[in-house]
Amino acid sequence: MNALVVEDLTVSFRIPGATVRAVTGACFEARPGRCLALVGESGCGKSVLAHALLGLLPGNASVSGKAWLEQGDERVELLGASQAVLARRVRGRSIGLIPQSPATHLTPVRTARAQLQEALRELGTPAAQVRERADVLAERYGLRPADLDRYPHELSGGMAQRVANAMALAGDPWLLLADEPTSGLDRPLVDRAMAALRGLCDEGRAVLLITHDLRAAEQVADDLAVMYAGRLVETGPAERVLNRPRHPYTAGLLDARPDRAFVPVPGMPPELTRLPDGCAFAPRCPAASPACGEPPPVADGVACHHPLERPLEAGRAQGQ
Ligand SMILES: Nc1ncnc2c1ncn2[C@@H]1O[C@H](COP(=O)(O)OP(=O)(O)OP(=O)(O)O)[C@@H](O)[C@H]1O
Ligand code: NI
Repeated sequence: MNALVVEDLTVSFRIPGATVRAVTGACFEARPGRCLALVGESGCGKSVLAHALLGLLPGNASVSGKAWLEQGDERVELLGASQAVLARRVRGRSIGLIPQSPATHLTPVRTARAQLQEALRELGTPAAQVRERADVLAERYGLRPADLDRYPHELSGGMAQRVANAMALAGDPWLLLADEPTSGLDRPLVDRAMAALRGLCDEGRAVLLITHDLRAAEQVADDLAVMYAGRLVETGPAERVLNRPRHPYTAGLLDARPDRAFVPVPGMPPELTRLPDGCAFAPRCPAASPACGEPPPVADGVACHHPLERPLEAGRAQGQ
């Protein structure tokens, strides 16, 4: 069976006078038929993680770790792969990327059709079939073929999203990275986009959904990975993580939800240029102790010196 297995993915950027530690030691897996939601606040490293897998980081980035793409008998290590291999075998073919803010990602001076058809030609679609294939993809992803003849500024947010979906899926990738596919959409469109993503999973694709919208994640995710200051602080089955969070940051994120306590986590995330050696959440953590000055141990997907045991049951008992 196909799989993406990521081990200890670490990314930093050199900037004048400092190093931005955008991703630290990320470990996770993506498998066909499952949706993994990567959640975390703005700037915590979600998009950088996705771009690292596809070799899309700028020249000031250093990447370490391993990311094994396993498909049939083939095994490609993405972080060490050449741009030629990534372009020929990975991007668009094995892994599709729905980029953050698709409207700005599309070239403004060319129609959606011109851009989708170019993607199809790059994937090796015979010239005589390109136009028809673009129309089929448009209809499949909820657009009329005539919509493709619009320029990006003539597309609504929802339509630009569908064009981005069609482009990401043109090469029939088994793994889809969807980076904030719901930003700027109102609730009904979010619900539709999540239902569409779930459909792609149920067809047997693997989906990595990047979002800060916990409600959207809850709608589709089988598994959840919570990121804080570049580190995956908690990963596990979505149902368990959402109902019985074990990392104090996850518990704080859930309490911040409007449909729950609506109490934000006090304080601010740290600068990624000045991360402590120990737990980066400690200064904001109600459970912090002197032990948190050391790097957090990881057990059962939770990176914490003092994981919560059964916080929800305790909360419910108090409320009764
Ligand atoms: N080329 C770069 N050079 C230096 N720092 C960068 C570069 N690209 C990204 N960063 C930094 O890496 C960190 C992580 O950025 P990233 O875009 O992954 O955040 P994110 O979690 O996707 O946030 P958002 O939800 O706002 O999209 C940020 O602090 C960002 O400023
Ligand atoms: Ni992002």
